[in-house]
Formats: sequence, structure tokens, C-alpha cells
Amino acid sequence: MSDDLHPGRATGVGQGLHRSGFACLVGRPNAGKSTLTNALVGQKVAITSGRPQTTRHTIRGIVHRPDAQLILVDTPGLHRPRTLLGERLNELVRDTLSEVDIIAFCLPADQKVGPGDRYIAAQLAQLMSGRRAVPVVAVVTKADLVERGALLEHLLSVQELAHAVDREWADIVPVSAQDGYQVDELQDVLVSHLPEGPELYPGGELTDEPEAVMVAELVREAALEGVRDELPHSLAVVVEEIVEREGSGDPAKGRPPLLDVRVNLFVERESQKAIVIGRGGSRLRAVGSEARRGIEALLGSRVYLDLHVKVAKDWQRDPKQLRRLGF
Ligand SMILES: Nc1nc2c(ncn2[C@@H]2O[C@H](COP(=O)(O)OP(=O)(O)OP(=O)(O)O)[C@@H](O)[C@H]2O)c(=O)[nH]1
Repeated sequence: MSDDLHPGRATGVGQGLHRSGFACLVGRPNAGKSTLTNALVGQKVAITSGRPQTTRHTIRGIVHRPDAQLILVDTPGLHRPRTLLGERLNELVRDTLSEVDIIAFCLPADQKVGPGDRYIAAQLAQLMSGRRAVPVVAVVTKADLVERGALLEHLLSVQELAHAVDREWADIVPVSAQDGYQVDELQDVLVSHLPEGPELYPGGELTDEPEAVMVAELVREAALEGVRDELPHSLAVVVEEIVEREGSGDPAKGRPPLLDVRVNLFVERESQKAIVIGRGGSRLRAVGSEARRGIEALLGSRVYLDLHVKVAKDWQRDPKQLRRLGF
């Protein structure tokens, strides 16, 4: 492939620079996103569980290398909305996409650029400009299925797709997840668009403690009850610790120990904090007892639940913050 398709590549390899961040693969159904994710991640990933990390970001894999950590997150497929639900879903997709550092738009080499691709390109065009513009790399997948001439033609029509929405792809990379053609190249290209930063998942591992995840989910549900419209996606729940209070249980008498469960709720604004806490703390107390019942049932133990509400400004926009918040 001619190198002018890969302008401005700089992975920082050998420069002692470490990059980290989030990437998202989009594309119409069957474009080869899952297969490519697996090929990119290869054997280098260690995910202890396939459980979604949150309802909004499912981590599909981590590319863990000495010079970079690339976290691949999933979104529901971008598609043309036919229903209101579809529109809402697409809003959610756009929210997620606006938080990543780089988007890879997958277009299969064996299929002509079609209306579905044009729809996605138009959606991406919005994200590619504005306050926090996200670069988009066009990835021509399944390159093994077509001859070189046809591939070149396809690359041109993919480039044209960007021009039609008045944008440029940050790169165009043909790959084959099947035979490994250019998969490492693509990895380098994606990494080159990440900001400088430390490992977000030390050792490339997702520590997945199912109990903590479920406890967080129970608190989140209780906290959103009745105020979902006011706190759409602005609430993040982090379980700080679950510890047994010393000397609290008595196995001889069949008395279970008391667990101290400390949980932080993060919102974006003071006004949201006020909503969560309620007048004189009344709402937070109700949230606490509701969640505590669920947690006691879940853990089979008595629970002392300690909830703290904190303001973390614009946490949704900042991937590093998201990581800190357990996303
Ligand atoms: N020949 C060839 N086939 C591929 C390649 N990548 C994916 N496929 C095939 O294309 C089909 C779709 O691949 P997926 O990875 O499931 O596509 P997807 O985009 O994740 O699909 P959705 O989950 O529907 O969005 C599967 O049958 C794959 O085996 C490739 O590089 N070469």
C-alpha cells in the first residue's frame, strides 16, 4: 500500500513515550468488526470475564504493548433509525463515540460502499469536527476477498465517502483479519492517534470483581429511581471497598459478619448532587436503604452501606476519569 495513505504516523516506538486511550470499531452489520477486534487484540489480552463493564461501555479487548495501551470499546451498532428508540440508541452511540480517542470505521472490501455506510459517514462527520473532534480511521476489512485492483478502487471510493461529507479520514488502512494482512499496521495507526498517557489497565488486565460490579449496579439503580430524566447518563457509581467489620460475626451462633460497604456516587454538577441527596438528605437515605436490602440479599450478609455523593466535572468526556470511575 502506498505510504501516502498513512500520513503523520508516529507511534513513539523507541522514544520512551507511552500512549493510552480508547478506540471504537464501528461499521454496518457483518463488516468484520468482531473478527478484527480479536485479531487486533490477539493473544496479548487478558480479560477475566466477558461481563460488560457498564451498561454503556463494554470493553472488548485491550491491546497491551510496551509503548501503548489501546482499549477497544464496543457500542451498539450505528444504524439508520426507524423508530424513536432507534434515535435514542443512536444518541447513546454518539455519546459513547464522542468519548473515545479514535474511531475505526470498518468497510468490507468485498461490498460496494452503500447507503448504510453513507449514513454512518454522515454521523461520524459530526464527531470529526467541533469541540472535541475525534479522528476516524477508515479500515477496509476482508482485503483477502478481493484482487489488488479491486481493492485499490475500493480504497478510492472509501476516500470519496469522506469527501462527500466534507471530511478527511485520519488514515485509510486495508486489512484482513483472516490472514493477518496489515493487522499490526492498523494497530500502529490506531496507537498513533492516542494521547500520551500511562497504562490504564496495569498489566493489560481487566480486574473484574463481579460482586463489586453488582453492588455498584444496585446502588446506581436505586439512585436513578424516579430521577432518570434528570440524571440521564451523569451518574457513575464506584465501590471503594467491601470489608468485614472486625469481630462482627459469630460463626458459632450462625451470625453472619457485618460488611462495611463504602460507595462513591459521582455526578457532574452541584445541581445533580442536590437531586441525589434530596432535602435534608432524605432521598439519599431512601436510596441507601433500598440499595442495602439488595446488597444484603446479594452478599448474604448484614451490610452497613456508606454512600458519598461527589461532583466530578465532565467525567463523561474524559477517558482517564472514566477509568478512575471504573468504566
Ligand atoms: N474472508 C474474510 N472474512 C472475514 C474477515 N473478517 C471477518 N470475516 C467474516 O465476515 C463475517 C462477519 O464478521 P464479524 O466480525 O462477525 O462482523 P461484525 O461487523 O462484528 O458483525 P456484526 O456483529 O453483525 O456487527 C464473518 O463470517 C467473518 O468470518 C476477513 O478478514 N476475511
